[in-house]
Amino acid sequence: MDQVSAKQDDVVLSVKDLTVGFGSNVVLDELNLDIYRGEILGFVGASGTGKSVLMRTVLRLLPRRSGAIRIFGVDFDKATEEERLRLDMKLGVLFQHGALFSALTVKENIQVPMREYLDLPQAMMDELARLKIELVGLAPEAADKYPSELSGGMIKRAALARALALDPALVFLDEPTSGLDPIGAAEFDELIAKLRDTLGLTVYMVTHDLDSLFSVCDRIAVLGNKKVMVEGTIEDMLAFDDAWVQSYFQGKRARSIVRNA
Ligand SMILES: Nc1ncnc2c1ncn2[C@@H]1O[C@H](COP(=O)(O)OP(=O)(O)OP(=O)(O)O)[C@@H](O)[C@H]1O
Repeated sequence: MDQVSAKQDDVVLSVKDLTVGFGSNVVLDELNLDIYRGEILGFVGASGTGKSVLMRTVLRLLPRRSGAIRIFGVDFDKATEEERLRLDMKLGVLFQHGALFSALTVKENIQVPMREYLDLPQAMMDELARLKIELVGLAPEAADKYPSELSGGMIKRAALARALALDPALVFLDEPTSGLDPIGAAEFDELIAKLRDTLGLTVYMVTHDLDSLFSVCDRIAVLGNKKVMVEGTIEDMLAFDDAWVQSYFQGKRARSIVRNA
């Protein structure tokens, strides 16, 4: 196999010429993005540029005007109902603010996707939930707690456990460390990196957190002017000639992270 096709085989998510808009507000205009197997991609952009819109469009929660989306090589538009179901099961999502169901315990929250997609006996679902709780570093007692009884960091972990309920291969995280203190955020980043290493996950992380970008992301993509304006390593960002990218990656906060690295 030549190098180009080997690289193509490693593309788990491919977005081609994607246009999404609401009325006269075109949010994404012929945007292109590839995500490769096993990487942690950090997705950044100024507030309101369309990071959530892109994620929600890829997850088919929003309609697009044009463009193609392929996940694990399958074009959603051409997929059969069965293929779509199988693809859905390979995707895990952690929405901003955790978005756990408040009336359900942690264990019940984790079992929601299992009930939706699988037909398993309760004892097996309980065992699977126990394993996921352990995987994300929560104490076993967390299983029977309600979201209101958890700290912000525990909510994020519980939401991550739910995102991992079906053993996905590609996980979408929408600002996973927002609202956490720096130590909690660093621990969460470490957890994501560990899960990538041990489970072979591919991670798409929308974030404003410079620490996450510097410490765990293999590659960064910046959304601007309705497109992916630049993608690459931190070094590529530092060298990119754009006022927003410069002030974001070369600003005072970023410089202190580089200094302390
Ligand atoms: N359902 C919707 N209907 C109409 N407009 C929408 C909808 N969802 C998003 N928008 C618009 O799309 C644009 C991009 O919003 P989006 O939430 O994706 O930004 P973002 O980059 O995720 O911002 P932030 O970093 O603040 O979360 C905004 O102008 C927003 O008003």
